[in-house]
Amino acid sequence: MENGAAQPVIVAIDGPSGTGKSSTSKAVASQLGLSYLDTGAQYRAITWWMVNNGIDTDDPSAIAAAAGKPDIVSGTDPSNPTITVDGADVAAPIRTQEVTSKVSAVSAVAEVRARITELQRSIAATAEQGIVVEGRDIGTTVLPDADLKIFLTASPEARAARRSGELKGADVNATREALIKRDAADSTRKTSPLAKADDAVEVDTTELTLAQVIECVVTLVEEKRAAK
Ligand SMILES: Nc1ncnc2c1ncn2[C@@H]1O[C@H](COP(=O)(O)OP(=O)(O)OP(=O)(O)O)[C@@H](O)[C@H]1O
Ligand SMILES: Nc1ccn([C@H]2C[C@H](O)[C@@H](COP(=O)(O)O)O2)c(=O)n1
Repeated sequence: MENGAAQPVIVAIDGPSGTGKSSTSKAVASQLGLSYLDTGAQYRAITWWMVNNGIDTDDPSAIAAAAGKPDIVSGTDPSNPTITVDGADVAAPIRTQEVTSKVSAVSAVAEVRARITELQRSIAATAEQGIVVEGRDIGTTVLPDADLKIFLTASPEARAARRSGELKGADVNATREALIKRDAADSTRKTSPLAKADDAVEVDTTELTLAQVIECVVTLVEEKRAAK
């Protein structure tokens, strides 16, 4: 860099459920002074709106017709990420079991993806210092020109154990089956499925602590920044 000012850096972090995308992305963004966007929260928010407005989430044409209606706003401070729908804070209700069980069907609808993808691109384009964006299709579809693409993986057993630790008392086998089912739906949909971009760095987190994963990604971002 000739004038010494840091160039904005765009980081895409994708992977299946429970691989550590949110925890890693938030920590990396905080450490490096970047914005942070949880795109899963946006798909959960539109799903929550569909459920709350009586839209049949098994009817793709009803979902498509309503996709433009809710106003979804994401706050991108990694120390306080926020999500609102039509001005209401939905951070808690988007994490219910009902929304989790319906989000794959809603997010498979092309009109929903087009709407949310446009929102994601405009947020990334206005992040002055750069941004860490996490999801399922960020490196492949949303931000194919990202400076760095990471694809996190972990065994289903490790992911289920992590999730069961969060949901106190949850059955590990049931959690594992639910994760596998959601990943299968997200990976096999027609529009923009969960996939590793050809130029993504794959990090298997099964045997790594969260701190090790964060350190690994911070190092990769710093290398990219130095080369810009
Ligand atoms: N390497 C790791 N070792 C142990 N626990 C981890 C690791 N990475 C993340 N975790 C824990 O696993 C749980 C799931 O992590 P996180 O929510 O970041 O995953 P995710 O990929 O964003 O999941 P989802 O896509 O379902 O939102 C959290 O409780 C987190 O603290
Ligand atoms: N870029 C994205 C992000 C998320 N989704 C869908 C698929 C997930 O099952 C769901 C919830 O995501 P999570 O909160 O578990 O990260 O949202 C997607 O299709 N594309």
